[in-house]
Amino acid sequence: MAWHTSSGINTAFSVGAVIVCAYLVRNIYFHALSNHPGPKLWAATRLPWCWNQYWGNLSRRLKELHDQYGPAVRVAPDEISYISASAWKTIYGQRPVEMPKDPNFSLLTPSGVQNILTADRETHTRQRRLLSHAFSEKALREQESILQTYCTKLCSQLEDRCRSGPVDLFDWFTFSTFDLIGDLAFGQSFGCLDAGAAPPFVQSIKTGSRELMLNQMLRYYGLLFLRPVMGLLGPRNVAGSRAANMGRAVATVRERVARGPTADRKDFWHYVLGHIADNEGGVRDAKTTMTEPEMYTNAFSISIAGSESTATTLTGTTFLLLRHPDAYRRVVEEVRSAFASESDITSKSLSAAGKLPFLEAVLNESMRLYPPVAITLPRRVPTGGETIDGRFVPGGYTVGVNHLACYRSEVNFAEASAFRPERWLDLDNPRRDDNDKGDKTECFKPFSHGPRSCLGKNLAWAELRLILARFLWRFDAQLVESEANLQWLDKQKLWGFWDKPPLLCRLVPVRR
Ligand code: HEM
Repeated sequence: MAWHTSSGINTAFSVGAVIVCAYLVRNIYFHALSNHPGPKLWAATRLPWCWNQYWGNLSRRLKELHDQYGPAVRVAPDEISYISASAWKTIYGQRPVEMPKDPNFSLLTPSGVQNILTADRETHTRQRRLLSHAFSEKALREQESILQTYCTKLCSQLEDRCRSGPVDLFDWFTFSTFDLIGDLAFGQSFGCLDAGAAPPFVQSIKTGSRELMLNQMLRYYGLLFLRPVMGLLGPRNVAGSRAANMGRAVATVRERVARGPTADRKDFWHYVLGHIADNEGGVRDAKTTMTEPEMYTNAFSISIAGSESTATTLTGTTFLLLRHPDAYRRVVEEVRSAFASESDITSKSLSAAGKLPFLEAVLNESMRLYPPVAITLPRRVPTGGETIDGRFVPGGYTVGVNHLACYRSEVNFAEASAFRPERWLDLDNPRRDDNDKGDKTECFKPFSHGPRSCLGKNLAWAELRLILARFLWRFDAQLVESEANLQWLDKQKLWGFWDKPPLLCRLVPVRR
């Protein structure tokens, strides 16, 4: 009897092993994507992809694979990764039939209501059209006083705190960008700068992005039902804290929406609600308006999209400048000689053409080496398939450009791993090296590309220029030379967002 049972188990194992082997061999050699280069193990199964994703190494590993296999690499049985300018256009550009976002890569909102980041094409077009009023040039000009308020608070806090020792600039840039976005998206700041600490909402963003990564892996294997026990795999109680945060966000936005357009405080909802009221005389037409639940979920997602990335860029830029004293001296000189007083530093004066070319170049070069969104934003090839980078990909497969791999590729940028802001200067600038003239700057899309690209790009640029310029004008900065600080960028893991340790700096206010 025992003999029969064990032989039955053996047979089942053997049959299982044959089926698995046949499946792996089929994936490698007889699959619709088999004509794309890449490592055989990654073509056979998504496990290597998941392994690297789980450990926060995926984008760095994809960069190595692109170095080895070229601009298009098969990185899973059903996924191709790209790094070329033409792939950016084909995958993300305006097209008759959209390449939709890969549904495996989508954070479920607790209410199930679609927001601008997750919406289908029709809902997205409607929501984006309405929200774009809040991001117009006019709106940006009118939001200047809100931007300046938080810059001033940041500088005063740093001035106070730097007297008692080094300050963690990652924390302080995070407090500033969250307070600013809280004011614009919720109608009230999070109070981080006043308290010198982040509330649970801000802290939960980090765990939220890890949850997105874990969900993505579970979805690929049809295991999303394991979500409730995800605490075993990663951060605990994420879903609960997100629901609580969403609850707080809903209450705050509901209060804000009830006030309607507010001429004295021109936050995002002033423009959206004003536009609805102007165009419909108070009558809500489902095709042109936004429901209140959509407003709640959009306030929530815009506050995430619009704060972390800006804080990451500011911290990464400061780190890179302090590690490259020549560039630091040069940008400081540019900023300090361009303005007679700190109050002359405004979004308008900073964006004047040719006013601060090196500051602009430094920000671009920092986002190239350390992209705030450094992952792949995956899309699905529509029915009928598409030719990408000269090779046909049938419908239903996943494709995308990986930001980090694209920007750090020697195929796209000369001396790609070096910090060389000069490469972004005008072609005829003598400081620009001949090597840089071959850089494929059209590959550089930190705000993505096409109809789903960043809606807050102009606001982001205004924030980056203003905060960095006022910071450089006000303080002399120096990195604390600890091992952790010096390796700040190299050791970071990437789970949706970079997992950033503190960046400790000594600041000395400039005497004038
Ligand atoms: C350095 C700063 C920023 C970077 C690098 C950045 C990057 C991006 C990227 C790559 C996307 C595309 C996401 C996707 O396809 O899933 C995106 C979308 C978006 N971003 Fe930003 N972003 C930044 C700042 C901001 C700010 C300040 C705001 C607003 C306050 C904002 C609002 C949005 C919105 C609303 C979307 C969704 C657009 C749509 O789907 O139509 N972003 N951003």
